[in-house]
Amino acid sequence: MPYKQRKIFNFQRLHLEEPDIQKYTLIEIEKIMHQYEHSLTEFEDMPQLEVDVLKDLGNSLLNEESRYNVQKEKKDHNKLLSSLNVQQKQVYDAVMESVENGLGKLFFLYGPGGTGKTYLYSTIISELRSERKNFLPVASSGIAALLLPAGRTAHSRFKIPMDLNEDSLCHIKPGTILAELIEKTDLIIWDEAPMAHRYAFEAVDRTLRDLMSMKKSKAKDQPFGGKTVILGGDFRQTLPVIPQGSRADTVLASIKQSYLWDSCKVFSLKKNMRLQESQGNFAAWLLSVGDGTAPTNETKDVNEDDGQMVVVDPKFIMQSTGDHLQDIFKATNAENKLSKSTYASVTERAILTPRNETVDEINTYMLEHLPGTSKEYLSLDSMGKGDTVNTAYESLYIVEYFNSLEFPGLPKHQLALKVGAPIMLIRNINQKEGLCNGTRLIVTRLGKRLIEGERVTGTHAGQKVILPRIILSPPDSKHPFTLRRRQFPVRVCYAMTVNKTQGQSLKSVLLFCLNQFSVMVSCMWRSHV
Ligand SMILES: Nc1ncnc2c1ncn2[C@@H]1O[C@H](COP(=O)(O)OP(=O)(O)OP(=O)(O)O)[C@@H](O)[C@H]1O
Repeated sequence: MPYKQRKIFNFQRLHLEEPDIQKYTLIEIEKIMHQYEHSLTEFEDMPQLEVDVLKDLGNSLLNEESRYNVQKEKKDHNKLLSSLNVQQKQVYDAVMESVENGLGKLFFLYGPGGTGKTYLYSTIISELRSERKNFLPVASSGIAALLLPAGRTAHSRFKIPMDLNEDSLCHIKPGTILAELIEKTDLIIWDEAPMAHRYAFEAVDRTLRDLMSMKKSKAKDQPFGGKTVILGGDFRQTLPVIPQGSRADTVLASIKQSYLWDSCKVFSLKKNMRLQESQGNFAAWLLSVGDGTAPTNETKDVNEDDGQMVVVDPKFIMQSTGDHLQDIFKATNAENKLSKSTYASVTERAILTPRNETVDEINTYMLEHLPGTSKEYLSLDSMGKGDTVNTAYESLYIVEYFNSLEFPGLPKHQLALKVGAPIMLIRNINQKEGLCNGTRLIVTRLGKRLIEGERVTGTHAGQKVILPRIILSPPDSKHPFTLRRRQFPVRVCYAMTVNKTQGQSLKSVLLFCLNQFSVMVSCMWRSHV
């Protein structure tokens, strides 16, 4: 620390006393914590910085949100605005009217993939930036947040609790930097809204009403405390995941079932701006599947709850020979493409399947056929220290039992990797650096304690990152203890579940449905899945 300060002050004979060193060190820790939207003040046992110093540092968080070139933003905005289609312009006008007059309206922007939602958000954001207005762009998933300028996940931005119920509040204390940032915000954009549980929106709504009503009492009766909010997405895409939930549970968890929905002004974008004319028929058919209007087979055996069998154009179907792994291998031309996972082969293609077990089966097969030696990493599993059951139960469970446990979103005990294999992060590690749940990489080096990968998705594509093992626990466990697994937060991603691809742009998709249809559907279409 003394060395760093001497360099900063350019004064070699600078002498720092013990309390100064401690203060500078705390400032550095606070700066690092700001990057992850945390603060030393959250840890009562830690020495604290003086209030004035904290305030100055806090302002840097606000400044960070407004560090852009106003002239450039204005120029970009004018260009984008002039190219908006009629439907996009309608939404733009309504949102800007609400922002400029402080009307605090709540909008829902309903549009299938490719209809220009992100384009519209960018137009609005460039206008707000050029006017030095504040906005908070968030998305329900990390990967969708990466597509928004300065986007964050809604959970991290609003500190939404993981364990939500109908009375939940976000962990935002009045007077903190985050509370101040929210107070100054003119617009909140929440993309991929249909993916989030309605309790998440309601928790943010209640928290914002509380925060804003401290200065303006009428905010208590306004949705989101009187902030203009755009929720966007497509209800045909992934809905909130309710573990072991029924179809009714999923529907009940949707934002449409929230008291907030009554205050929503819904806009629809219909024109697909991504597709070329030739792909229009396929897009129209896909939308009709989502709408439930696609032609179906009348099958007597089908259970009412399972819906109907949609007729798929034979040109998209490949009949399975029975050996589905080999069929997939051949269909993806893996023999030629596996030898070296290139940007294109990883970023533009994916094998999608509904179940995690099938994903593992396909990934293992593909990895076995990738030239090179496989390296196996075993996790270190233990029981959480804070468990009330602790020592008495510890002797009941053998470590092999912990190793055998598998949870969604948790890496496996046995993780086999090869250089050249595509992997996907399964935890949000550093949103600002584009390292979030769903970021894809190609393994470039396999060390003893670290692995190195090259990012292939997002704005940081091409950059290498070194990943350590981290301790992970399943968010919700049915066991009387919390499993702590120390493992690399990654999984191989030749194949992935349909849910995992939400928000990813893919050019070529092979959809594998085992048992349900015994066929594979392959399609070539650039879209968000
Ligand atoms: N008005 C427009 N003029 C020109 N290009 C546009 C316009 N609107 C959208 N686009 C282009 O169309 C493509 C799809 O737009 P965008 O990504 O905004 O759609 P989206 O609705 O966000 O899709 P998804 O839900 O799949 O993310 C992009 O390449 C975008 O640049």
